[in-house]
Amino acid sequence: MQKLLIEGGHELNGKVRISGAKNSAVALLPASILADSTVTLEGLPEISDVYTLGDLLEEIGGSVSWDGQDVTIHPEKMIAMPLPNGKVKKLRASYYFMGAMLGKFNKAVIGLPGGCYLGPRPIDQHIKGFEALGAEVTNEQGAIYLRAKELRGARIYLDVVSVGATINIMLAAVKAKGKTIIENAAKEPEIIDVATLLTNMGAKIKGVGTDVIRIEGVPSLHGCKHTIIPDRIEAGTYAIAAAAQGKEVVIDNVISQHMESLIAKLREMGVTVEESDEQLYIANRKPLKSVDLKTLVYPGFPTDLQQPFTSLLTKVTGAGIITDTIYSARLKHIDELRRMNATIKVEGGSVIVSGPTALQGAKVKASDLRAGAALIIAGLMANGVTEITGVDHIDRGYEKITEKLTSLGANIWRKDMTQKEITYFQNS
Ligand SMILES: CC(=O)N[C@H]1[C@@H](OP(=O)(O)OP(=O)(O)OC[C@H]2O[C@@H](n3ccc(=O)[nH]c3=O)[C@H](O)[C@@H]2O)O[C@H](CO)[C@@H](O)[C@@H]1O
Ligand SMILES: C=C(OP(=O)(O)O)C(=O)O
Repeated sequence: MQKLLIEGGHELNGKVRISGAKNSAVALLPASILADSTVTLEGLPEISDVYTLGDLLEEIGGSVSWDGQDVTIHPEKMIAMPLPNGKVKKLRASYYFMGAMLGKFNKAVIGLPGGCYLGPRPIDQHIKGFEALGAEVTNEQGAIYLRAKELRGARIYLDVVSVGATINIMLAAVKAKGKTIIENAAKEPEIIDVATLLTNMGAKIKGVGTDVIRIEGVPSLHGCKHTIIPDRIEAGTYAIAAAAQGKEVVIDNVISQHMESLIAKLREMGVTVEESDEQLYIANRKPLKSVDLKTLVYPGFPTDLQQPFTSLLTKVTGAGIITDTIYSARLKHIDELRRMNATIKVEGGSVIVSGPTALQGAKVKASDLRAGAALIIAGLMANGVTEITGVDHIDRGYEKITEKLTSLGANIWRKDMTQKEITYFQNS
């Protein structure tokens, strides 16, 4: 087990290249189950969630070969192998094995997923969708059992706008008999990316990117080659880090239209953000002012950037109010930032950050992926050395984060934890 160490105060400068989108990759890999022949996915991020899903594809009989960021999946020998335990619990996106295996085999047994604890993360809308398509769904000892004689298209209204439910229902519906309509669907770019892959595999899908998705079931899907979109959350994390501790940073391989809510917020604070072909240029030349923000479903401000943004607000003058309307309990970074001297109050479901604060290096714990990103950004700004445990969470979603930040001028490194530190970490 490792920890991250950051000596704060070094200015970030230069160019960083963004990897493929985690939240696309983790759906594209299970989507390959639906094909009858080889699927090649190009530009996947080298993160642990991606490799865990590759292992799960092999557990059900797939052959998976990696060539750096590209993966070739042979789904021909896959079977409806139950996955009630084990690696499915290591990440959230294992829930996509439910939709994909149900769509392919008319049955699946998948353990309830893991992933970041952000407060309760129900999957009732996924299940409502599967049931509407004709599946019988039961929860037996923590695993979801799905069985259908035949899947038939249906009209499904999502009570909550959900990324996972929208993708999962698409996966289950692309081969169902007849027409499926998903109303109140989520519109995230990752959903469009998954629909693009499915369409290239022969699926008939209309309306992705709007809140009504129409799917005409097809009897079979074939293999194809697909290149993933860039990770707007990773790009956003580096943009926030650049605003916090950068002078001039170029963020390469981005689709800036996917990042408009963040770009608008950074500009509102006084950060210079210039958009060009596949790049963002971030410069920090004047004092920044505090802003309020509310997370919303896409194209609103992403909940996944709320925690990193909290760290940025500690450095600006005034009070900024952050309200996460998607995950109101996504607050595990707050106590850790307080350890680093931040002045933060939690009041009536909102987080009030008062600045400016000279952050101090401290020993802190990343309890989830974006809490980890928030602590790294705080560590980059802090006086002295910050030690971050819980690095496994960070490695679920950020490719080569120490190398990328080092190339920008940060002083950040990994160190093996001693047995005493591991015991303390596991018990705290
Ligand atoms: C692997 C992946 O893509 N993870 C992302 C995905 O998670 P995930 O797909 O789990 O998030 P959802 O979009 O489903 O959740 C949005 C909201 O709907 C609620 N809800 C969701 C499903 C359901 O059946 N019932 C229900 O009540 C959730 O509790 C939450 O309040 O979208 C989140 C919101 O953008 C991001 O933070 C995660 O990074
Ligand atoms: C919450 C996240 O991931 P997951 O849904 O995979 O836990 C995230 O990417 O910020």
